[in-house]
Amino acid sequence: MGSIASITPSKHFHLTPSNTPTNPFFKPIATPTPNQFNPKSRTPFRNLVIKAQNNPSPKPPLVVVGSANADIYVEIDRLPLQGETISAKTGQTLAGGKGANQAVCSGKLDYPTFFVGQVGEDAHGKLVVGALEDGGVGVDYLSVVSDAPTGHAVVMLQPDGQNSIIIVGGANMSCWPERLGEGGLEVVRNAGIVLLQREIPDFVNIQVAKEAHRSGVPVILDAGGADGPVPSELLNFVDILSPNETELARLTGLPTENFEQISKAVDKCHKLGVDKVLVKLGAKGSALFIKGKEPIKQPIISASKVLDTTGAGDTFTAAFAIALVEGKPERECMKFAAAAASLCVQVKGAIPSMPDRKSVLDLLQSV
Ligand SMILES: Nc1ncnc2c1ncn2[C@@H]1O[C@H](COP(=O)(O)OP(=O)(O)OP(=O)(O)O)[C@@H](O)[C@H]1O
Ligand SMILES: [K+]
Repeated sequence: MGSIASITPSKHFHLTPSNTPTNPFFKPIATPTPNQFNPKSRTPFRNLVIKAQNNPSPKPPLVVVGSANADIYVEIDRLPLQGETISAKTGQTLAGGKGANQAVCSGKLDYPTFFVGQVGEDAHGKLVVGALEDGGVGVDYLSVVSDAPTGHAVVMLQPDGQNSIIIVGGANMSCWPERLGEGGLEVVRNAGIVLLQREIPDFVNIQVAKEAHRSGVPVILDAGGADGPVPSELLNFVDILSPNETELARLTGLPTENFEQISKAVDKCHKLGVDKVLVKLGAKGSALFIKGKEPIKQPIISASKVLDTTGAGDTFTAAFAIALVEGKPERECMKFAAAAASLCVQVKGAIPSMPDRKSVLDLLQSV
């Protein structure tokens, strides 16, 4: 497992005056204390405003609203029996969660990024906030809640390659205000693109997607994170739905073992109201289905060594979103995303494996 300390240092962001952090995202629930963890986060506020004034055409940020987790990895010979205590061979805790992963990927690819989400008032929260900041992500709209722990997962790695995982939803799944605060909605309205996943309550995703849609901001929903059906109220406001094969099968109740089956499952998504479906196919690459058009297929960009595919999906989604908001045609967006994901699978862990922009561009030039 790599170390999160290897991530690039914080960058400053270009904000429009309307989304400067004067409006906290959340109405107080218990005693939220945004950014209390990292004293560094207090000084950049001034820099943010100054940058915004100096830069007449700031890039509209990528905004991720989603989950942030501490992933606690333990390497064990076997699962403990009931009532038994066993020793792990080794253990490591890394920042993760689909939302935080996608935000850090975007930050590392040097695109102005904000993460909107919740952590608890605990050490795991500090770890996650640190990883986001180290990845260059703005955490001005991240909230610290006192009534729930930071979401965490215990990942039990066993010698046969099997992983047994226990997830504590914590602040990802609880303590959200019924109606999001004006500050957070404002940053969504001013975004260039919004990324959602399914590791926070649907009602939060619905509010964000509606707000983005009303402001003409495209929304990508990564289907990962929950097994249940996606509410139609959410699908109605999503521009691109991005499942992997398994998620596509689960969402549609149809098999997705070959391209023909995948196309039929995608047709069902079109009928559910989503015109664009970006399917991630692991080592088989990816395909973008746009209603009424021929699908765009993107094979993988072959990796010299495949060490760990953790985070490949999040890297792919975030990189695709950046290329899209930068105005690249869809085919190029997919190539950029495939290159970023190819670099990701060559390094252990999720966040530590996310590439910087230069590495992606260098790889694209070499293929
Ligand atoms: N072995 C590989 N070599 C190169 N690229 C790969 C490989 N496996 C996956 N990728 C790239 O990563 C992208 C996303 O991978 P995948 O389809 O496994 O996502 P996912 O199932 O959502 O992943 P995750 O486990 O992170 O949720 C693929 O579309 C492909 O471009
Ligand atoms: K990886």
